[in-house]
Amino acid sequence: MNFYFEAAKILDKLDKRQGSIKGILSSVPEKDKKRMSALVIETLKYKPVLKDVISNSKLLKEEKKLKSENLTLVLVHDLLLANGIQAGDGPLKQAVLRHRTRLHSEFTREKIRHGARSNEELAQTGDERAGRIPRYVRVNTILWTSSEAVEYFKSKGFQVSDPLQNQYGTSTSHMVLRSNPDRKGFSEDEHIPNLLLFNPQARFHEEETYHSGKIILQDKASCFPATVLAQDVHKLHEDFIDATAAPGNKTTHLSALLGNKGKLFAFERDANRFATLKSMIAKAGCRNVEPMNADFLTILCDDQKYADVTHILLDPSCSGSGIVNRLDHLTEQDKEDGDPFKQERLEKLASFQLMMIKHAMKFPSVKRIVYSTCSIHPTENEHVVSKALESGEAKLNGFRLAPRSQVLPNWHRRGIPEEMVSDGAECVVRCSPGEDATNGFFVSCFVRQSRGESTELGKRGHLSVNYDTDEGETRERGEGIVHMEKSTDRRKRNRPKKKRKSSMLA
Ligand SMILES: C[S@@+](CC[C@H](N)C(=O)[O-])C[C@H]1O[C@@H](n2cnc3c(N)ncnc32)[C@H](O)[C@@H]1O
Repeated sequence: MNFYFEAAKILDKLDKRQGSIKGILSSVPEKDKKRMSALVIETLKYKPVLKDVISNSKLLKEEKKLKSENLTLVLVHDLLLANGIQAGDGPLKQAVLRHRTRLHSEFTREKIRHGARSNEELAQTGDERAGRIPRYVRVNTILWTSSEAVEYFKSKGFQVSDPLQNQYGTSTSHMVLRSNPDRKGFSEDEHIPNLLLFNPQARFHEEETYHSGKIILQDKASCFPATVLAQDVHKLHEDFIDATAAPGNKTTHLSALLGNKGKLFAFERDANRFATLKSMIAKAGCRNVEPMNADFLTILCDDQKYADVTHILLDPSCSGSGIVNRLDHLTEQDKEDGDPFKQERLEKLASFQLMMIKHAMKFPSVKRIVYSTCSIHPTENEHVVSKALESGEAKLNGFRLAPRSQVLPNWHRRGIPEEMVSDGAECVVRCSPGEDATNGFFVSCFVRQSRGESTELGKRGHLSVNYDTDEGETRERGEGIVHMEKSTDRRKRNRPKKKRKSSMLA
């Protein structure tokens, strides 16, 4: 019975928000971890149903010995959904078993009520959102081309068709996805080049192309930041920074967008995650990335090494509240927006995120900074961006928001206007979990303004600060990819020229 007591204690901690599921389970002794994780996660998945079953069977009312709701939940879980309660014949087990018939019939009633044929379908009723997100596969163009990838998947029996539709092309509902017998449809993404969409049930972890780094399993929204940052990719005389790089999805994407050329410094402060980053970079064949196990905030912006850094990707730690498949959606934690505990945590994250943006703005040659999160909370998104725009660093260095025309202009969902200063919401992008077939995500892009430049926002008298950059100007005027080297950047004029290694320009 001890095992069940321990499982109940973990559920108690989660109820009291004393940690995340992953965090709490990580402290379980190794020998019990697998079984304990399965019991806790499965109990959480079925919790709404199990609670109804327990309440309708009046188990807790009739058995006064069962004082803990969470203990009852894990015991009833194993009775109904596993191989029975794995414990000696103590009084608590007996208390549950006395109601075994009633519990089983209430459970069957719940299945009928939810229209579920199997237990798995019953568990998924609370998690339908995840089923509507395709399995995204980014073709790593460092190692092969998209056309080669498409031909390869065709040779593996996949057909170009809507991966979310069944063979009759009727519906994209969760039930239909699961009833689609072959799940072999795939297509190319309409917004992100070199991104393929497969059925959510498609599995690639055993695939040779996955192990060799030719494909990278990356959510569509997570491909937005590098796409926005590297839109002027032809400018090879410039260096890039990925300030918060591990595990390396966006680093490897950026590296590929740069054609595996130029220089991309990738910082990661956590040693374990840094090891993952290094192995991902190696697997993906990135030769233009210099990974560094360092805290970005400690990097001196006037270090000559970074004198040519013009672009910075900032995808810092966030609440992760947009991630549909993560375990925490199994708890109540995300649902309580008014919770002061949660708000305090968000505020802490937001001030760290703001600090990162302000630090990035201090690099003398930086012209473009993309800030992204996989959070749905305005506190970490629109509020952080608004504060960054109003900061001394933005004003001193002339940063404003890049106009919509430079930030995925064809993406429909923009920022929340009420949460943002002025009319900047149009300039940022949001993805809504469940509605956009992606995880929840936010992307913004700051650009340094040219002297005298009149921006889309500036023309209307907002967010405009007169400073130097050549970039926004050329793009806004529709001069496409032509790079105009200007001599008006004061910092560039004053600082000594750095010697470049020819290999980095190759
Ligand atoms: C959201 S994850 C980045 C995910 C990554 N961009 C990707 O797409 O694979 C944030 C990462 O930033 C790291 N990090 C947080 N603060 C940092 C800092 N000050 N300097 C460097 N890395 C930091 C965290 O350890 C974490 O690995």
